[in-house]
Amino acid sequence: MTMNEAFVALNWQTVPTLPARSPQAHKGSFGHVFAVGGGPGMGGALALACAAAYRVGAGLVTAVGHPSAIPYLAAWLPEATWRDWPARFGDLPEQAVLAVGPGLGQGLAAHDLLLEIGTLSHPQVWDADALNILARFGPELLAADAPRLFTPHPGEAARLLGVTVAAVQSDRAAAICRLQARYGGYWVLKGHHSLLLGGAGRWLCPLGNPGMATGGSGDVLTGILAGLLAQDLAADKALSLGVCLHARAGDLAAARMGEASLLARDILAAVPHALQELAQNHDGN
Ligand SMILES: NC(=O)C1=CN([C@@H]2O[C@H](COP(=O)(O)OP(=O)(O)OC[C@H]3O[C@@H](n4cnc5c(N)ncnc54)[C@H](OP(=O)(O)O)[C@@H]3O)[C@@H](O)[C@H]2O)[C@@H](O)CC1
Ligand SMILES: Nc1ncnc2c1ncn2[C@@H]1O[C@H](COP(=O)(O)OP(=O)(O)O)[C@@H](O)[C@H]1O
Repeated sequence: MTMNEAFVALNWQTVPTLPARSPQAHKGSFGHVFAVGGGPGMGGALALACAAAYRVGAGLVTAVGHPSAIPYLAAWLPEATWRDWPARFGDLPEQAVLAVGPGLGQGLAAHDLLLEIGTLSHPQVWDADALNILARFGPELLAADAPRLFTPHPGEAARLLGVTVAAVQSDRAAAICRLQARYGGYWVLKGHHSLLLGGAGRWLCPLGNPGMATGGSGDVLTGILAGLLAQDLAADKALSLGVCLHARAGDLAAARMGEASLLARDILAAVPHALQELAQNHDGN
C-alpha cells in the first residue's frame, strides 16, 4: 500500500455536521473567535477570515489587526469587534479560539504576537504568515500545549520543512506526515485534493476546483475552521467538516459563476448554502 492510499476520501453526504441549536441558545453559546492578522495592505485577508467564522456560526468574532486595517474592516463587517496591534491576550475569555496569520505580515510586531500566542492553551488555527514565522523560528514557538490546526499551502509547507515546493508536491502524503511529526497538531495540506491529518484519521478531500486558486480563498478556510472550533467541535471533526464545507462552497460558487471569475467572497457567500445542503443530507440519512 502506498502512503496516498492510507488517506481515505471524505464523503460530502456523511461528513460530520453542526449540532442543532438549542432554542435557549444565546451568542455566548457559540464561542468567540479572535482572528489575528490584517497587517498593512492586507486587511482584506483578516476581514474574509472574520466573516467566514461568523458564517459557520461563531457567536462573536473579534478582529485583531494593524490600525490601518480597522476602518475598512469595521465598514465591511460591522458585526465584528476589533482590537489594534500591538495586542496582548492576557484577558482572553476562556472560550476564545484564535485564528492567526491571514495577512499578518512577517515583521517584528507579527513575531511578538506569535510569541505570546504560542504560550496560550486556547484552540488555535495557524495559517499564512503565522506559518512563515513558524518556519523561521521552529517548533519552539509552540511553547504551550494547545489544540492547533495548521493549514499550509504547498509553498508554506515547503518553508516549514525546508524543502522545495516540487518536493512537497511529489509526495504530499509524506510531506504532511513529516509536518505533523515536526510540529504536532492537526494538519491540512491544501491544493487539489487537500490532504488532512487529524489525531485519529487520514483523509483526502475530493471536493473543490481550480477556481479556488484565487487570493483570499485560504483566508476563508481559516475563518471556517476557527468558527467550528469555537462551537466546541473536536479538532478532527472541525478539520474534516471545515475543509469539505469550504471546498463544497467553492464548487457551488463555481457552478454559478464559472471557475475563472470566482472570488474568495463568492466562496464565503456560498458557505450558508453548503451548510444547508449538509443539514438536509443528515436529515435524510
Ligand atoms: N486580500 C488580502 O489581503 C490577501 C492577503 N494574503 C496574504 O498575503 C500573504 C502572503 O501569502 P501568499 O500565499 O500570497 O504568498 P506566499 O506564502 O509567498 O505563497 C505563494 C507561493 O507559494 C507557492 N504555492 C502556493 N500555493 C500553491 C499550490 N497550491 N501549489 C503549489 N505551490 C503553491 C507558490 O510557489 P511557487 O510555485 O511560485 O514556487 C507561490 O509563489 C499572507 O499573509 C496572506 O494571508 C493572501 O491571502 C491573498 C489575499
Ligand atoms: N486546484 C485546486 N483544486 C482544489 N482546491 C484548490 C485548488 N487550488 C486552490 N485550492 C484551494 O483554495 C485555497 C487556497 O488557499 P491559499 O493558497 O492559502 O490562498 P490565499 O493565501 O490566497 O488565501 C485552499 O483551500 C486550496 O485547497
